[in-house]
Parts: sequence; C-alpha cells; structure tokens
Amino acid sequence: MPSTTLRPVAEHRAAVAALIARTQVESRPLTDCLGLVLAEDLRAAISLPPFDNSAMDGYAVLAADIATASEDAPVVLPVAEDVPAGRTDSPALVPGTAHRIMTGAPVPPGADAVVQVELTDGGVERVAVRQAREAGAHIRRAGEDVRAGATVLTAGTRLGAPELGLAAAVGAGELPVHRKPSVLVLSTGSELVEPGKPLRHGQIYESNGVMLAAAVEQAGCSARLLRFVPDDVEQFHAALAPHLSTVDLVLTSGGVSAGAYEVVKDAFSGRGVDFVKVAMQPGMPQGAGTYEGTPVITLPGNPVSSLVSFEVFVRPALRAAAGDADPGRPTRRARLTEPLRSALGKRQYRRGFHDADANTVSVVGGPGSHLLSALSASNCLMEITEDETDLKAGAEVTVLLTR
Ligand SMILES: Nc1nc2c(c(=O)[nH]1)N[C@H]1C(S)=C(S)[C@@H](COP(=O)(O)OP(=O)(O)OC[C@H]3O[C@@H](n4cnc5c(N)ncnc54)[C@H](O)[C@@H]3O)O[C@H]1N2
Ligand code: MOO
Repeated sequence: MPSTTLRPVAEHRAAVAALIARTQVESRPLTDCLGLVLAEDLRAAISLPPFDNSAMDGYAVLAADIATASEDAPVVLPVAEDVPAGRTDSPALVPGTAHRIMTGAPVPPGADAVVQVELTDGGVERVAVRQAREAGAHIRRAGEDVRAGATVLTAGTRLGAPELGLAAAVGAGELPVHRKPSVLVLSTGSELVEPGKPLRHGQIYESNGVMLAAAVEQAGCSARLLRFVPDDVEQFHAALAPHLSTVDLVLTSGGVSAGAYEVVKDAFSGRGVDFVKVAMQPGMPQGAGTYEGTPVITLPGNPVSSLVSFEVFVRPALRAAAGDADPGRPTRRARLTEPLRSALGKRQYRRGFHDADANTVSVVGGPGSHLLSALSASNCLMEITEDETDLKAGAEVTVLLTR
C-alpha cells in the first residue's frame, strides 16, 4: 500500500455507492416482479373490497326481520334468491325474505345483515333462523380496506408476496419496476479448488464465489459466477473481457493486499480502480472504480472480510441501484451481554447474536477474518465505532440485522 492513511468507512461507502447507477425502469407482469423494486407509486384503480360482500356462507336478511329469532322460536323466511360468489346481477332483497349467500358474494341491496348457515336449518326454499343478528353483521363494506384512488404502494418498495397480492387485488396487470442489477462475481487464487473435488495440502475449497453470489441474489440482484481465475494478469483479463459491459458491477474477492501475486490489484491498478486501506476490521484492503466503463469493486479474500465488506459497502449500493428507497439493513441499539475490546481508530464489525426479545447482543466467535463458522452462526454484525475501545457488559452498541 502506498500510504498508511486509512480511509474512513463512510467515505468508502459513499465512493462505492456513487459507482453503481440506478437501473432503468421497465414494465413487467406481476408474476415477474418478485423481489424487484417498484419505480412509481401505485394508486388503486378500484376500492377494496370493490362492493359490500358477505363474510360468511349463510343468508342475507333484514336484521329487523329476524330480531325475535331464538332457538325455541325460529323466524322462518322464504329464500328468494341464491347468490354464489361471482354472481354479477344484484337482485334486491324484498323485506320478509332471505337470499342464500356465499362468502364473497355481493350483499343484495336492501339487506343489512348476514346470518351464518350454522345459525339456521340451512333450508333452500325456506330458512328457519335461530338467532338474531345486528344490522351490519358479517358484511364486509366496500372500500374498508382500500379507497379507489389511494396510494397503496410507494415508489422504492421491494415487492414481496403481500405487495404483489395487493397490486393484483387492485387490478394492476403490470408494474413499473427497476431492472434487476446484474453482478459478475469473480474469485481468483491458485490455491482454490472446487468443492467436491479432492484437496491437496496447501489448497482450500473455493467458498467466496458461491457465498458472494448468494449474497448478491439475496440482495435482489442477479449473479454470474466466474471462479478459478488463475493468479495471472493476462489470463485474468482474458476471463473478464467477455463479461465487461454486460453486467452492472464486477465484484472480485482476493488478490488485493500486499503479497507478490495480487492479480486483481495488478490487473486494475492505474486503470480506473483505486486501491485503499479502509479504517475497519475485517475488510481493510478495498478497491473501487470503473474499468473500461464497468464499475468494479474488489473485496479482500479472507472469507469473513469479503462478506462483511459486502454487507457494509456493496449491499447498500446494490439495493440503491435496484431502486430501493431504504437500502440499508435494519439496525438496533442493543446491550452487550459481555465486555468487548476494540482497536482505536478502526471500525470493527464483530459477528454477533441479537436476542430480539431481550434486545441484547452476544459476541459469536473471535475477530479473525477466516472464522467462517462463527459468521454462519451469527445473525447480526456489531458495529464498534473507531473510538469505542473498551466496552463494558451492558453497554449499548449498534447492530446490523443481517438475517
Ligand atoms: N503484508 C500484508 N499482508 C496482508 C495485509 C496487509 O495489509 N499487509 N492485509 C491482510 C488483510 S487485512 C487481508 S483481509 C488479506 C486480504 O488479502 P487478499 O484480498 O489479497 O486475499 P488473498 O491473499 O487472495 O486471500 C486471503 C485469504 O483468503 C483466502 N481466499 C481468497 N479467495 C478465496 C476464495 N474465493 N474462497 C475461499 N478462500 C479464499 C485465501 O486462501 C487466503 O487465506 O490480506 C492480509 N495480508
Ligand atoms: O482486514 Mo482483513 O479484512 O483483517 O482480514
């Protein structure tokens, strides 16, 4: 590294965020929208429910007609109509009669209550009602969920199952959404072997590629995985070339520190990518820039460093590029269950377990950036700021909820 000055985390986060542009807006059928971000507010074309409808299978009546009904003295009414869900004409209820009605069917004009079938003899021609109901009973009113014209989803919302259900219910066939950002996940290292193959002493299984590709997908983006790129600058460029300009981001791991074979650093240095040391642990050696028109972020190779750096820098930038109005992870201030020490001047991200009920956080594993099992046992990252060096049990710290 040419300089010993450390770049603050916030400064590097801003540099990374500035690299990746928000993707364009396109109209997609609802069935293709899961996980995408809505680009414009969605207003309801209709009310929900669209019409007064029955909440029960039973009989639509005038409440006054059954006011005296009891087990001993049922009120008997002629059944004038059968109203299944989906019936589109709406015959009015004549006082002194009942309509047999099903859940979701329109309540006939003139009726003001529904009595469920269990409180009757279930008759088809005539019905004996054994209990009184108040006016309004079991009627779901038009517009009580959504008023026509109301904004039901706002731009920047990530579309999950409830949002898609709501959009469909108000009749949206397609939605304007941001295109999913695409990311080339590239890992280098001559020591890396494909999981499932035999391992020789000195070799390790490649894990960053599959892990980062999964993190990219979980962030609502699409990942293309390119692994086992040798530690050779020419071969690195040859492997990368076909993918440039076809992805929104090239994300590498490994090959950026101070060793003799730092292929990523050698390939990109002086070609638009800045290599810096960030004041954090893990995740100190970082690179970011634009290479031949394509944004590039280079993460350190230690597995925990690469996923922590992804969480801190890359995920928020990708969520913002995907159009998300709230691209960060949820955070909490939680109380430490044990004392914790941290180096002055570096922001430390320790793996933790957040107990949501007690709002406490416990340390999971040591600070080492190779401790993958602790990472997988954690559900949050504890963010220990640059000046927090000696935290006592019970002290409050910020946690990023990563699960
Ligand atoms: N003299 C110095 N040495 C190191 C420094 C430094 O400042 N001066 N920084 C250390 C820190 S901090 C980190 S973090 C690492 C970053 O190293 P690189 O990004 O260059 O990564 P590599 O050297 O290629 O690998 C580090 C480590 O991670 C393993 N690795 C790499 N890729 C993968 C992968 N795809 N799957 C699984 N494991 C992977 C690799 O085998 C190494 O063990 O540098 C420190 N050194
Ligand atoms: O910064 Mo490195 O990321 O400690 O392991």
